[in-house]
Amino acid sequence: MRVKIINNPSSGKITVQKYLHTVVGKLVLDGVFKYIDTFNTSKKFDATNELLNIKDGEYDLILAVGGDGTLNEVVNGVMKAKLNNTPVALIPAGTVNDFGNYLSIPNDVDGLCNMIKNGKIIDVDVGRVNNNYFANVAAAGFLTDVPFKASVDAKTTFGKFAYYAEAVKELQRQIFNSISLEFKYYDKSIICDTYLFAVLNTSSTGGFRSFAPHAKINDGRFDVCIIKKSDILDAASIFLKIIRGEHINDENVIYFQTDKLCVRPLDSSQIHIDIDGEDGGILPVEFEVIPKAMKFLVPKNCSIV
Ligand SMILES: Nc1ncnc2c1ncn2[C@@H]1O[C@H](COP(=O)(O)OP(=O)(O)OP(=O)(O)O)[C@@H](O)[C@H]1O
Repeated sequence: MRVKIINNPSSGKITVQKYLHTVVGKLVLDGVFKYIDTFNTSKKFDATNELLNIKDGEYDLILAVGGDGTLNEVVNGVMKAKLNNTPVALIPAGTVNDFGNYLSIPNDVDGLCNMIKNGKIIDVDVGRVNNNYFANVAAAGFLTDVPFKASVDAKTTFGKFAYYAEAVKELQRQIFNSISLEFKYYDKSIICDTYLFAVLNTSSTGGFRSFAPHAKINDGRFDVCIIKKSDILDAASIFLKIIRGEHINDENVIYFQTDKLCVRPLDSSQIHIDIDGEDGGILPVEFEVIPKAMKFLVPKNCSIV
């Protein structure tokens, strides 16, 4: 197997960086990896730009080592360089790893080696947002900017606690903030004051594994979850229900599936959108699902697909 490794040495878990060479070494000794080309990222967009230099079929596997942000850059590289037939595998080394959690990707040496040797390749949907792509989620509103506000150094040193610290800092500033938005898809239009909304390709975001309990990565649809403005007690109860995936039946939550969506603010507010944990610019945005756009390597026993 010819493998291109894209490694973000700054991503959340330094421990994964320490055992990366063990995983690769085992796969070389077992004769699985015959040719390895490693690229260590040093800044934003490095992973995407590196993939723009390769051709579909030049490698048998692209191995991304990092968090959701690194995977996002790899997905953008795959889509922009049209590497749609080259499977991608992920070693989840980030702070939260929503995508890896959703697909039950292991994070131990034996589990990862086994996945790379005996795993199955599945076709997965990719989300397009304006001219960029995402693997997992795009979101805006209450606390959705925490992942990209926490510094890389804080995440590397404190892991998830860097997010908690940032969330506590932001909570006071954002607590009563809502945004007036229009959501349009096909002939439908929803106008509402919104605490937050998320457009998901998988069920998991922000460490909440059932945020979009009906989402499937290969169903050709996004799951859209809008949390409407409500009084503070109702809002608190919704955030508690999110932990169990029970929020979608709440009267202040709108949940639907679609393959296309436009979201625009109803006033001149500059609303940032978070895409796979990174800053994705400001609204308005157009979303579209690209069904089964790329190939992904998952463990043989992955029950999601
Ligand atoms: N060498 C580097 N030093 C600093 N930042 C980097 C480096 N290489 C890549 N980056 C940037 O680091 C950011 C965060 O990476 P990533 O999302 O993989 O880790 P994480 O934020 O810890 O994980 P998660 O998103 O799962 O919480 C990305 O925006 C990426 O572009």
